Amino acid sequence: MSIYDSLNEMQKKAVFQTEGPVLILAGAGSGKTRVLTHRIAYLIEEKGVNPWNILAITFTNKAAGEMRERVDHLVGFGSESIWVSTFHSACVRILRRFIDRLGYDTNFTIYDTDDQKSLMKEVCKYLQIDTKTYRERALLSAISSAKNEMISPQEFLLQAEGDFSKQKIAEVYLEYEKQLRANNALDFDDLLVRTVQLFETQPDVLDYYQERFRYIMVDEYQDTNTVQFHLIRILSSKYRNLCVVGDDDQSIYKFRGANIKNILNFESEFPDATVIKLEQNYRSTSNILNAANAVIHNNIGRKDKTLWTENPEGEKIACKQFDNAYDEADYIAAAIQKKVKEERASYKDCAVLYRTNAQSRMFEERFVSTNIPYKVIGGVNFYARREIKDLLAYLRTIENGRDDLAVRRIINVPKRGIGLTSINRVQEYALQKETGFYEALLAADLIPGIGRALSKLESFVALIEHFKEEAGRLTPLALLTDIIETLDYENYLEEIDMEDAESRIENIEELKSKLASYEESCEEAGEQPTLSGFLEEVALVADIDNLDEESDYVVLMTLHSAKGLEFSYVFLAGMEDGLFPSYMTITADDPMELEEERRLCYVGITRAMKELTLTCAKRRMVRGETQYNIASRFLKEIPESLIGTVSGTLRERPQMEIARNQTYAKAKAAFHSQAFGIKRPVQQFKVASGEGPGYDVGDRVRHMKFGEGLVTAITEGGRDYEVTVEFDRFGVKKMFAAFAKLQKMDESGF
Ligand SMILES: Nc1ncnc2c1ncn2[C@@H]1O[C@H](COP(=O)(O)OP(=O)(O)OP(=O)(O)O)[C@@H](O)[C@H]1O
Ligand SMILES: [Mg+2]
Repeated sequence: MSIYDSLNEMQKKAVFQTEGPVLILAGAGSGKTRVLTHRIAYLIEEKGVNPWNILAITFTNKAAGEMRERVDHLVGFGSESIWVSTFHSACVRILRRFIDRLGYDTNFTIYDTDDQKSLMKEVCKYLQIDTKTYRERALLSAISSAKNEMISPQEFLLQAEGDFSKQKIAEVYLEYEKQLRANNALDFDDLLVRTVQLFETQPDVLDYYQERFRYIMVDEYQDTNTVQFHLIRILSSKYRNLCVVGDDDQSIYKFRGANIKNILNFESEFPDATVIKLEQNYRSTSNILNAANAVIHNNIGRKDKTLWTENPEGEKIACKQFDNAYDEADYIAAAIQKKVKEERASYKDCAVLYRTNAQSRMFEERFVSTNIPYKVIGGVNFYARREIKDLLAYLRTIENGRDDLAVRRIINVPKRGIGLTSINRVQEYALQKETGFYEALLAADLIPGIGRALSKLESFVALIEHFKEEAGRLTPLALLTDIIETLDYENYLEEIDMEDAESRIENIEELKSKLASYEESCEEAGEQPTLSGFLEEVALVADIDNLDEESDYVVLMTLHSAKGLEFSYVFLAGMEDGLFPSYMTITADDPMELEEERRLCYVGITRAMKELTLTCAKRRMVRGETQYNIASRFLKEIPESLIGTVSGTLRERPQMEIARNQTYAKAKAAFHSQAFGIKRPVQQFKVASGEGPGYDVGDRVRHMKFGEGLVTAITEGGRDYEVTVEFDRFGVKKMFAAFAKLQKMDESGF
């Protein structure tokens, strides 16, 4: 029996159609990723294609690793010379080799979001931009969109004619690019833009890669953006063996520039494309699949397709509403423990998915107290931590002396008594001489007014030069260890922050072990470990790559991170209007925003193989404010017949009161009346008309949690009264009367 016998007819067709453009358009869990792996195996095994000639693009490094493993498993050889990687990693590899053609050094630094923010601060300061009017984040996002659409700063400026604020952005964009280049640095978007630029301007380089990548495959194609599309098109234009797989219903990265047109217009771009649709889902029970189908059916702008499955009906979908987010977390923790105990599931079969990273904290607390091993994917990135950034900045300074941002980060870390005035003097001098910051430091004695700071600057330079010299002899790990010792860095951490020092030192140990495993993997591959090699890995690591399938823990992550993955038991938490879909989406004028959220919901539901539990809370704290939310409109789109109750309820809870089977039009009408009639999502609780909340403005009231306070306002919110109370100990809070259960106090204080 061959490995291809396990595929269905359509999947086989997709695997065997190796030549020419192919579009596989199929719903979740229909085996798209599986088809890609088998296709690679087929190319190598049956078609005699050299693994060297294959490029497979996946969305995360983790997916890339898995794909390589599967090929190894299927074919048994050759997987190491296939390029299976993310767009970004592939571009870095190409640029490390050829970017000097564009006037950069090949040891360029990759700037992450934090670095970009620091750089933007500098740019705004330099251009005297008022960051209250032009927010740094908004500027960066405008620049990123421009880059993703391949609009250069010069073009942007041209387009901005007559539009003052756009002209300002263009000015910032120009300066930002100038400084990136001066620092010999690229941001994430640049990695793609520069690669396309390289191919467009260097025919020999393009030809080299076109010859090399005769077979190109792209997974999760629905989330490619314009520049990625160009990259793929130009690379595949010679041999035209391009196979893309995707699902327009799972396009969830519009905010990052993903262009759904790439998939919808594939056929017009490649008129001879073979289009294959896969409609059988192998992942989920039919109850789960039908729920997913019902929800996504409410989107208008989609290619209609219906997934079916031969899988059993399975358990009904569980929906639970709780009074507050604590109870929700309690319930999920208990439900997971129960599954592990009674059904002999492993922790790693369970995943908790939510809309925003901030929701993870509540689960973490519960999981710690109930001894559930867990791992949060996302949140505060390991590499964004202060101590890690400091040490990496040392490594970056040593590796690329032109990385001004890194140099400035560490010039006074640990404290060397180098003040801001001196740093500004160096900066001014560098600007004036049009050199880098570190270069200016090398000639510090020439800087006007530098005075007594000179000796301190000189000893900093001597230290860096010493490390640079060591970098030539030591392995990266030995170098890092030496830096930490020479700086007495751990002591410094204790000095600045006793409390956190311990966990920070643990993080440093973690960094060391990451370096050690990097060196090990180099050794295995027979390569020389280098500082730039390590820094590159660090720069490209995505949170999801930290997921380790060997270990047994519950995974907590956002719906966005869950794309492409599958788990037996999935808990979708925080299914509330105002959270998911987000308040911003509900109130936005653009119904397309709501459709994007609905696709995200579809992605979430279709991660589940055996059981799906949807939960929501009536009340939760969001950014320090109590929010009162009704159950998500997406819940209401799931037919009642698919929903059951959770067996063995852990605590008695009121059942959710939701209108079933709302059509799109009805949902839309509801959302309009809600979004425009009332300021915030309103709790369904009804107050009998004419009946007041039982107290008046000026009355003193008592709240269970916040204690005593004074009622300062009561407004009628349509379905319930919104009461504003000035609490003696907790300040001003707005709450809904039905939930707040405020008790009026009489004169005597009772
Ligand atoms: N022909 C088949 N026979 C048995 N199992 C299959 C078959 N095709 C796919 N599967 C299984 O179904 C599950 C989903 O497959 P896969 O992850 O490839 O789907 P997908 O279309 O890529 O999903 P997504 O849209 O979520 O990325 C996997 O567990 C896979 O092994
Ligand atoms: Mg997939």
